Amino acid sequence: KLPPGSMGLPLLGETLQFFSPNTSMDISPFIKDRMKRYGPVFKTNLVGRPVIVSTDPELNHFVFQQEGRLFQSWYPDTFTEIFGKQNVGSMHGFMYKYLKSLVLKLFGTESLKETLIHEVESSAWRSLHSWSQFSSIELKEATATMIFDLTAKKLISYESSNSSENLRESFMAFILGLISFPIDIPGTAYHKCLQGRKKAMEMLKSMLIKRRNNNSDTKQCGDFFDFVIEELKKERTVLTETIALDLMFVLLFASFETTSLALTLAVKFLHDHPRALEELKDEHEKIIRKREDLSSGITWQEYKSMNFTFQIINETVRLANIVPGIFRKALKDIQVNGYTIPAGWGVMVCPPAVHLNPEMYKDPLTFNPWRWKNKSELCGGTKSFMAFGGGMRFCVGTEFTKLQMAVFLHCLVTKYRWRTIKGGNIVRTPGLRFPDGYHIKLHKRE
Ligand code: HEM
Repeated sequence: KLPPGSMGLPLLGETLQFFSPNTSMDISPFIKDRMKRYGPVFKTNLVGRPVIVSTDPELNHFVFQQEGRLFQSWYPDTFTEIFGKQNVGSMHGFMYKYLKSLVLKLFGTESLKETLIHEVESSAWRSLHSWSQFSSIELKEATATMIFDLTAKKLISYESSNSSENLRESFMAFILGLISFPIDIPGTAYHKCLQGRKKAMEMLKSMLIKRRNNNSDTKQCGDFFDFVIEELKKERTVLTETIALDLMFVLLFASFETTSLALTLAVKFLHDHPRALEELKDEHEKIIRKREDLSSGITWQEYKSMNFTFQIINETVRLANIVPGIFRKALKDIQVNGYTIPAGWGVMVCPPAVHLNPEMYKDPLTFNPWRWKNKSELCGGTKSFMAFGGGMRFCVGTEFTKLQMAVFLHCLVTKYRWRTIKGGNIVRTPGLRFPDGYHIKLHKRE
């Protein structure tokens, strides 16, 4: 017995409804309508695949916990096309663990504590200083560039100012079409997305080849390419050049697009909620007042003490729902709530339906960072909070994102003020976007 629901048109299924734009913070009208009609678990068809959508916290939790046993990470073919067949999201078993450990070497707590915290802080100060010279900046674009430059430097020692080709531009084309309807003909957003990926991959490949040729034993740049080159030299390695390049691409993408959306939204929320901004300023001014050596940067201890900042971050990512669907595949027939999820079917866990459920969050559409006070959720995924996923595949960049947001907010509120010039509207298709940007004027504080 299948869950209730409609499979839509032949081939197309309900893909068009799924991708139709929504200009509110709320759950998409498509999901809302199906929940009302069929309940929390329903079947549909997205881009040619039968999918069970789960808005049920218990089932979501079960799906995450059963990774590798009853369910497996799976993204529709179009995503695989976009992220490469060797992307970390579709890896399993040993290879997956190996790649995850590589990623954590770079973005795990040790690295954050030792180096990244300082690099993130310098990059935030530098960016804020340069933005304050302009009569207005578009914050989404500006933060994306800031984060991209930092990550690209860490991963591949890429500096846009020293390069004839602009890697970020290829990523821009890629992102514009990322969550778009998947028709690959010239002129469509999806086509541009694939072209953007192709170009970026060609650039990454030629950089890697150049480095491998130059890197005859001695020269090390201290970046992720060093790891990769060392690994590729080993006789019995599981890493291949294709896997390494796909991983590089995913990391570059995952790190700057998500965090810049979250940061832009956080700044907008703070602008619209002066009481939250005041409390945030107090927290950070206190940190500075307590600091003995005013010339030193943020310490790990200070970072860990930013409780209200973490409340702001959690509330922002709860409302942002940057990842509107987390995909899995059923490995066998699975019985849940009196229904069968057939083997081979997709399952889409729907975080917005949980994050905006009034039974879980009072007045769910209200920005209320205080609701996170003393909540243990601040560190991981739970039945009511899955902005970074859950279970074994919990986002490996969570700590890095939080660090970047917290450090940036620290620099922003202690030294700067800003006013909105224009924009700030959002649209979901279903990925979050700022269609007309968020333009602000930054001033250095007196
Ligand atoms: C606001 C920022 C971010 C959000 C909301 C976010 C969200 C997520 C979610 C929901 C997943 C789980 C996907 C799944 O279970 O299929 C995930 C996985 C992942 N994230 Fe993030 N992420 C963010 C930032 C980052 C950053 C900064 C990085 C890069 C360092 C990153 C790298 C990854 C990778 C590599 C995976 C795949 C892990 C796996 O399949 O096990 N993310 N992210």
